[in-house]
Amino acid sequence: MAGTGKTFVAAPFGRRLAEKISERGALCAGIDPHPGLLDAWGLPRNVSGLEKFALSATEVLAEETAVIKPQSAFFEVFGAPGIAVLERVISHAREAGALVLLDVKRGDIGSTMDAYATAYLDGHSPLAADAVTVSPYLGFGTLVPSIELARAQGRGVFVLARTSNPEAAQQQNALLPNGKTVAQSIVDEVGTMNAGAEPLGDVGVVVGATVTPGELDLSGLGGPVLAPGFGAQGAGVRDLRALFGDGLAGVLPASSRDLLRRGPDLAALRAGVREIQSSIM
Ligand SMILES: O=C(O)c1cc(=O)[nH]c(=O)n1[C@@H]1O[C@H](COP(=O)(O)O)[C@@H](O)[C@H]1O
Repeated sequence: MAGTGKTFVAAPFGRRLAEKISERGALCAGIDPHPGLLDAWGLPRNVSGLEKFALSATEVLAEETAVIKPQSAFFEVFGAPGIAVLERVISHAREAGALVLLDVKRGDIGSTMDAYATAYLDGHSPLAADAVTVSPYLGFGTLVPSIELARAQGRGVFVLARTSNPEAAQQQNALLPNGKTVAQSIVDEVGTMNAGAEPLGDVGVVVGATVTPGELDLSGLGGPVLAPGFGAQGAGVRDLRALFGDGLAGVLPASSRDLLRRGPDLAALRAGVREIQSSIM
């Protein structure tokens, strides 16, 4: 049961992530069992199709990449049996040596956030991942207890700052009274949480690969950046370099559909992930 018994304390998430990136490269492989991808893989749009798709993709991608990012919604669609598949994806990926970043984008009042943190970041939960995505729009302070729980267990969180979708700019680039954009203020709050952490802090931000270069100053972040939008949403390697610089240190370009469309042949999927991985080196 979640929240009981002894807690295993792993090395800090930021350190584990930095080591995994240097071993396997920076690509984050999204596991998004879209209905269209189930069709393309010749699988039924039901829980057995989900299971075959998600576990086969995990088998290959969790051996090749530093980070696997299952998108919870595509599993939730199938109710409890879908969540059971998600639990298996998480445990298989971790056994294969990948870190699991569960994409759930949670954000709520503090007391409810505690329950989300227990569900996704407490080692006793069957859904515990190495890190989760969280939303700061109920106030950055609501996330602090989850960050503390994550850290106490060697886990991390990625806070949405400037997302990849075209609708995001209106809210996220809005100016605050202090002259910063909302997105920049999130980056700066995260930077404060990471102060002094080496080589990488445990708190990351989400900044879409589709974002216009120069919008954000990431120099004080001290933590990782999840960069979705690479591939299917139109951003390429050049965009990544223009946005994050040549070294791309701590940046995890994330691809789901563009990667997964290379299946169902698992050898082709493996070749595809290696090709993308080498393109971002
Ligand atoms: O947090 C995320 O992962 C995320 C943030 C963001 O700004 N944009 C974004 O696309 N995502 C997720 O990243 C994945 C992108 O999928 P593809 O466009 O197929 O590569 C989806 O699971 C999205 O929910």
